Amino acid sequence: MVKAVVAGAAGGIGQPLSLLLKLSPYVDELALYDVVNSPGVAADLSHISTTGPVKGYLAKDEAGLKGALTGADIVVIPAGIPRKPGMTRDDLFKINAGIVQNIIEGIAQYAPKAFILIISNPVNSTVPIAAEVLKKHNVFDPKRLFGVTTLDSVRADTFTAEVSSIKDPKSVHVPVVGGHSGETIVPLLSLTTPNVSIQGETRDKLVNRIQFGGDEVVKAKDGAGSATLSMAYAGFLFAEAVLKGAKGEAATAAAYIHLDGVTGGSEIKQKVGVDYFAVPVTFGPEGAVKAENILTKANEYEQQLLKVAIDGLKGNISKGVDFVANPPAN
Ligand SMILES: NC(=O)c1ccc[n+]([C@@H]2O[C@H](COP(=O)([O-])OP(=O)(O)OC[C@H]3O[C@@H](n4cnc5c(N)ncnc54)[C@H](O)[C@@H]3O)[C@@H](O)[C@H]2O)c1
Ligand SMILES: O=C(O)C[C@H](O)C(=O)O
Repeated sequence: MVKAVVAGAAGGIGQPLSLLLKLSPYVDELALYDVVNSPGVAADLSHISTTGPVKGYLAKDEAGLKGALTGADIVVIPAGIPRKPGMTRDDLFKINAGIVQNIIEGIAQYAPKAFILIISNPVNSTVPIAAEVLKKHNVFDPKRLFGVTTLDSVRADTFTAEVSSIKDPKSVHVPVVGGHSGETIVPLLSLTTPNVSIQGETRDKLVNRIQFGGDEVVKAKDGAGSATLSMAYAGFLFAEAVLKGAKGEAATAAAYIHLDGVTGGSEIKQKVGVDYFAVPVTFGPEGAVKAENILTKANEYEQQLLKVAIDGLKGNISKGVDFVANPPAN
């Protein structure tokens, strides 16, 4: 029996993501947690004729976070505020850092063995925050904590198919590594399957579109938030990959992970010099069983992109670590 929790379930991502999880054969029970409207979303989804109960929990209620998390096998976290035009993901840190910290405190207490999937931005910093909180409670397992970067992979596949006039974007796979914001997102177009040849200005424009795809949606939504539906799809793909691995089925996806403690991670860390990096991960019953070092296969152009990404990530990671070590005065 797999119990999945969505924290931030009443939001723009939370609702469609909860719907997709309700439809998944890999989920037997769904708990929806939010500060508002989660019982309403749960009541709505509970009428769908797929197996498994759905229950809503509000932060202010007695059962609250504890009720939602107890017995959880996987917790997906899209709680927090989204960007408006003109904002960077880092501008969300002030509010979202505390939200993620609070939910992770709950996971450390009530579901320390759960797989944790963090969607809340800035992912480059919220994942280190989560790790530091879990470390404080002596329950940190790098194999079970993931920053969800799947939307970057989904965009890379879609935009690359478009540029290459390939009809079915699902038949294209572009490895995307690094982090989840602007230049920390590094698509390795030279390692695309099937092989594509995209050069010069077309390549530069494609890389830029993948790196700043989020801005495209923020701009188009014009103040009404950022990507929600494509993110729900991407988050669902990632959650199913983790759950397939947990069942012993073959599953891989890119994820932003702490490189220590995952097989292959230390080799990657030696190259990038930072603790966290998104790389292709193979999942198994314990979570991330292997991190694939594809960075050495990147071409010269991509090695330059990697350098820029690493520089950006350093500050994002230390900002998250510092937040937990030296909490801001209220
Ligand atoms: N990783 C990615 O690729 C990716 C993609 C898109 C969006 N995001 C991020 O996901 C987050 C959510 O985006 P959204 O569009 O769904 O926002 P939203 O405002 O529509 O939904 C957020 C939900 O979180 C809830 N929430 C706020 N504080 C909470 C708390 N303390 N506990 C539980 N729930 C709480 C809100 O009530 C709301 O229902 C944002 O930070 C956004 O930047 C990440
Ligand atoms: O762009 C954003 O702020 C949301 C998300 O990180 C995205 O990539 O769409």
